[in-house]
Amino acid sequence: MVDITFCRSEDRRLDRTGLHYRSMSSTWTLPDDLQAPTIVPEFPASGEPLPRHWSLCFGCGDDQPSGIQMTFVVGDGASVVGRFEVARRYQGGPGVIHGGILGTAFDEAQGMACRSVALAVVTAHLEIDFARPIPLDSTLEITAKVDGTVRRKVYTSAEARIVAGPGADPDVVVGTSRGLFLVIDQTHFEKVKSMVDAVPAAAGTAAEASSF
Ligand SMILES: CCCCCCCCCCCCCC(=O)SCCNC(=O)CCNC(=O)[C@H](O)C(C)(C)COP(=O)(O)OP(=O)(O)OC[C@H]1O[C@@H](n2cnc3c(N)ncnc32)[C@H](O)[C@@H]1OP(=O)(O)O
Repeated sequence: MVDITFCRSEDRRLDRTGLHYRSMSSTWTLPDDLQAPTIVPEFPASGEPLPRHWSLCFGCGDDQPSGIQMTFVVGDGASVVGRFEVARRYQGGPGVIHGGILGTAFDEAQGMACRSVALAVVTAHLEIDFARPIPLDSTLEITAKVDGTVRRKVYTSAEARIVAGPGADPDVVVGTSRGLFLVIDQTHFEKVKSMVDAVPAAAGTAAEASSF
């Protein structure tokens, strides 16, 4: 069964309230056999911080100075709330965020939301609507949730809002994303984990990579 299909772009603009899409740019649909998320016991309670999954991750790692270093707290149910500062080095068009950085933030946030239902996942499919320009020096908040699962498949969605700095308005959605993640086990990174940072890793680092 094909869960995700694509079509020609339709009207993808936000309505006058800035809160709702008139329609999405693809025919992303959730499958009929979608199961409600079952939250794993390891997932922290609502309001608690959700630790980074890997110190060298470009999205959340605090040992990755070139990364966006997102931080997370657990939201309601199978959801997370992530934040990061839109640093000037993330510039795409003049004065605004590069689209790939917003994509990174959605990927990271939706992946972290998957931790509510599984230990580890990778992205299989991600699609984004860029609704408003996002100024440099703003603080972006991404709310991401698991919509449901089908076997190893985890269906997610997310919204971005500017919550501080230039353009801040927590009522306006500046971007949305939908993504499919696949639950993986420890064997997934087996072939590459000894090459952390593309060079043979020290034993301790390789061991940490084994737990992502
Ligand atoms: C880095 C992360 C570590 C983890 C920490 C957690 C934290 C989070 C934060 C991290 C955030 C950052 C995260 C990152 O950035 S992760 C980095 C980016 N992602 C990757 O590198 C993944 C590369 N791809 C793969 O390794 C494989 O393709 C995977 C593992 C995804 C699937 O290969 P696998 O052999 O395992 O599975 P399968 O092919 O039997 O398919 C199984 C089912 O899935 C369906 N399907 C598959 N692909 C697609 C698709 N594109 N659209 C629609 N459906 C798709 C397929 O039809 C089938 O459905 P069904 O027949 O069952 O109905």
